[in-house]
Amino acid sequence: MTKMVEVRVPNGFSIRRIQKQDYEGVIKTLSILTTVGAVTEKQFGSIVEYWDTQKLPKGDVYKYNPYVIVEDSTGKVAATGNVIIEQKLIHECGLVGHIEDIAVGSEFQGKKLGALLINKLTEVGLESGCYKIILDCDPKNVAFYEKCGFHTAGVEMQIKANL
Ligand SMILES: CC(=O)SCCNC(=O)CCNC(=O)[C@H](O)C(C)(C)COP(=O)(O)OP(=O)(O)OC[C@H]1O[C@@H](n2cnc3c(N)ncnc32)[C@H](O)[C@@H]1OP(=O)(O)O
Repeated sequence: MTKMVEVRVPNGFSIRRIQKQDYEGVIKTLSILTTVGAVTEKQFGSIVEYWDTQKLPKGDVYKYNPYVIVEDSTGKVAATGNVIIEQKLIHECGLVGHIEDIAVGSEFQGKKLGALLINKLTEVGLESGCYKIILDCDPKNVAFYEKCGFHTAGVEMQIKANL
């Protein structure tokens, strides 16, 4: 049974899919999470277009679900994240949602926007038909995700390319 935490959009903020116009705000916000590198506005626009055209074989389901929370008065991107829906063979061609690249701008942290974003991405995944939603995170963020209704299951393992 999924225990999602109800979080309302606070007054003065909106949540929606990423658009090409979000270039600067998304890049700035993501750089809180990790190195973004030299991504041009053109590259960003092409990737947003790609995300908006990828649908799963069954039904009208987006594979990529990139979202932003925007401060209405300034148009600033306050938070960003994505839920990517994987088409599997197991579980009768089931779907799994992967929450990725979550970042809340430093000036917007502590206002429940992170929880709102996770709640929205989880809802998008479940409404798309996913039988589970998963994510990897740093141990220091476990308590945050627990407050969003997630629980620890398994261990992340990786091999990194020598780039
Ligand atoms: C799958 C991934 O992408 S993992 C990567 C996550 N991103 C990052 O680490 C980037 C830098 N950090 C951030 O962007 C933000 O600090 C986030 C996403 C971790 C949290 O976002 P915020 O908007 O600041 O958190 P929010 O205000 O929604 O907090 C909700 C609750 O979690 C708690 N919380 C938030 N962060 C943490 C934390 N690191 N540890 C413990 N509790 C936390 C809050 O105190 C709050 O608790 P309450 O409901 O009892 O008051």
